[in-house]
Amino acid sequence: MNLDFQHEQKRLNGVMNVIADQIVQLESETLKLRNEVVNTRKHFWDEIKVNTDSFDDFLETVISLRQEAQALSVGESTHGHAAKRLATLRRMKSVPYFGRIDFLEEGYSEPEQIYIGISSLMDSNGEDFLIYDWRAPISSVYYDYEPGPAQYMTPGGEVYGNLEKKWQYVIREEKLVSMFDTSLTIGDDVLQQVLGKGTDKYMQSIVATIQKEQNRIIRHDQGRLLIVHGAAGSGKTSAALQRIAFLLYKYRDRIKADQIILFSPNAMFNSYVSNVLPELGEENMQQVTFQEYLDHRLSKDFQLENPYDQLEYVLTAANTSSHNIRVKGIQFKASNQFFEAIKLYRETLEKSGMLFKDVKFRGKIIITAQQLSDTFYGGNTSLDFHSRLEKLKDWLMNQLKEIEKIERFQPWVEEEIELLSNEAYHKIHKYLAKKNGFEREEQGIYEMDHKALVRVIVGLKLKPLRKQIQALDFIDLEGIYKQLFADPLLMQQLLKGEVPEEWEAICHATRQMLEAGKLYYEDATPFLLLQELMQGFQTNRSIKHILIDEAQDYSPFQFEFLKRLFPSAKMTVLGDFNQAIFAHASEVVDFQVLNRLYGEEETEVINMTRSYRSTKPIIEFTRSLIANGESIIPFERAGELPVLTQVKNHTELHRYILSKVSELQGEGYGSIAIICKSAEESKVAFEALNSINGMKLIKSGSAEYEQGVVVIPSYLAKGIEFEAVIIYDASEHVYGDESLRRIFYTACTRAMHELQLYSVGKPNFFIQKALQENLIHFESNS
Ligand SMILES: Nc1ncnc2c1ncn2[C@@H]1O[C@H](COP(=O)(O)OP(=O)(O)OP(=O)(O)O)[C@@H](O)[C@H]1O
Repeated sequence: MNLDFQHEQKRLNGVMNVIADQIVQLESETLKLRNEVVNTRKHFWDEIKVNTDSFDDFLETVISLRQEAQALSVGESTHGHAAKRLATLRRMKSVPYFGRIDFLEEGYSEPEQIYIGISSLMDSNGEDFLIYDWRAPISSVYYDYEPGPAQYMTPGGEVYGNLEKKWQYVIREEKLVSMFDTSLTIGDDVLQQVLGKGTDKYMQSIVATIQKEQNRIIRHDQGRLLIVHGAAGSGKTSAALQRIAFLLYKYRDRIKADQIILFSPNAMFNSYVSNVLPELGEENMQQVTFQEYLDHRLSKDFQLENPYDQLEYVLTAANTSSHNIRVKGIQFKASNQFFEAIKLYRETLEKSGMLFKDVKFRGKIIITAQQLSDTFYGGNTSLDFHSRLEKLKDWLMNQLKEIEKIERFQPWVEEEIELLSNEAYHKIHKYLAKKNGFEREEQGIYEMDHKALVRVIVGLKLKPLRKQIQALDFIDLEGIYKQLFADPLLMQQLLKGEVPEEWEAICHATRQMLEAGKLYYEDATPFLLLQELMQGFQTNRSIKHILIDEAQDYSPFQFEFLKRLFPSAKMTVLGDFNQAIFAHASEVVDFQVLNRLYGEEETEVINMTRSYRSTKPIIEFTRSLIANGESIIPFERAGELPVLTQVKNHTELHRYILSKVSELQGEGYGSIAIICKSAEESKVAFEALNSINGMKLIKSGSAEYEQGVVVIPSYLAKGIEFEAVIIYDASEHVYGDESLRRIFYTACTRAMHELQLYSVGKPNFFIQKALQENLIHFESNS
């Protein structure tokens, strides 16, 4: 053991002692604070004398109530902070820090030793930092520089100096296992070790080994939009999560975790990434899928198709004419052109085409759709669209007043009064007494006037209708959207002929769905846009950051929509268009369209070409599957060549896979995925392989990322990874179309250490290049 090592172990022991002391101290403090809060909650009312005899008494009651509530909230928050710190210290106990830099700041003669960990730690006198938080300004030097001149940004300006040395530590359970002087060692040993390990049920934080280009993403702080385009496995999701932790640290006084939203591909991915922030001592951000948002907005009006059903259809119904029409429809409806068309369509409605619903009260039509339309188009046409709608609303409200007067004399009112429950009667009595100026204790002597009672009854009955009118719910949105597909010429006119050849057939299919009360997934966002253009945008200004992972799966249309929905938010968009698996994907040729979203000055693009997930041979193989794959740089991690086994039939295929799974299990792999193209194929595979113990079938509703052996459709495997991957059937028969290249690539790039492909008959043509260049080992048994 060399001197340095001993010295470092000694220092580590010292730090451990400080942490242990602080834990003991905080434990008793949090307990005390907790008891205080419990006590205040228990005796909340003891301190308050409720007296409302006079106005002054009432005021005094309110003030003491407020004071007590404030004291409780301060107590709760202090306890919350202490408990959070305690949890972080307990986490730091096993690995207090992972790196060190010796930084000589300009103007100083001695370098300062900066130890870096998941959170800062002061010495027992509270004077010196024993550990710096990885998000502190100075810590960026650790991630950004090799020894030599270095600088970092502080709120007070740039600090210049020289990075003299840089160390990495591997500490396990309070013991220093190894340390590397990275100015001397070549390659990143710690990263090698981390990447060589197995997966866990949850994604791990990467703070100890953040790479320079990832650090740029994490600390990026300019402009409204950050676009990250990164190869499969380049750490986009990891960078996004550490970025959230960074934002919560840097803006801790301004941004709370619930003001950040991560849009993720599916529920299983949510569970997979849910541990990273808590591991770093931060609360989790909000996580949603775009589908959840659409469901929330539209499911009461329509039966909404989910994106995976759309995809499953596209993948399994190929080579039929309706399939081709559907795909063309999906691509067109996801385009910017269609976004513009919807806006133009809304403008044409100023002259004609608005449709309204009959306004009904107690099942009877009281104002017809035609009357509404006549009033809308008969009014002042120089007003803008929204003012005209507002006017129509006012007109409708006035009509309602007249109708209300007439309704008061209808027999249903007396019937309703007779059927009033005692409770409802008393409520109305109380309400009217108060309205007529009777104090609480005098209310008993108030005699209710029958006419007033009638008024209340009719008013209450009309209340829901008034609410609907206020919300402009008398516009027939479904009808207006359907009308867009009624005459194929309308779109031709709107877009001056730039519509797909199949437009007429697309119109027909869309109308059929709408008539059945269903909405294709590709129609959901356009429908919402039209709705918002008429009824006003429902925006959410409290959200400060949105991060969109797997962004290649979003259409330009959806980005526009999200921008409008969160007007105060900055956006981080992370994706890889080589993994764009949705049918609209041909529209997202790259992220160029996004540059227009906020304008170039507000946009920064970062490219990540180094890939960390898989071994070098796996990356060399997967990159050969796509155009321009040479730009992807593998991280130097050794492993076996991927293997392609050609078999004669499915019986043989299953025999081979069964034996491979048991071989892989024997080698100690804890997460093995058998990846199929579709859910349909997954079901067949799962049934055929059911002798594998504990094997699980992953479906679109699955909420947990499973360890062990899983059978999973390609599109659900996106964003996640497995130690070993088996491609169920990579044959020409299954992946015989160019449009499936990206889905095949996505499936293969899920493998960390081992990749096995099987093919019933001839392998697909994506693999040809790899076979020619010996990037895959080929075995034929047919
Ligand atoms: N700097 C790093 N240190 C340690 N591990 C890393 C680092 N960067 C990435 N990884 C690991 O590489 C794997 C891939 O990372 P991640 O899932 O974030 O990539 P991605 O770009 O989102 O991938 P994909 O687009 O294929 O879903 C993960 O296991 C992650 O922990």
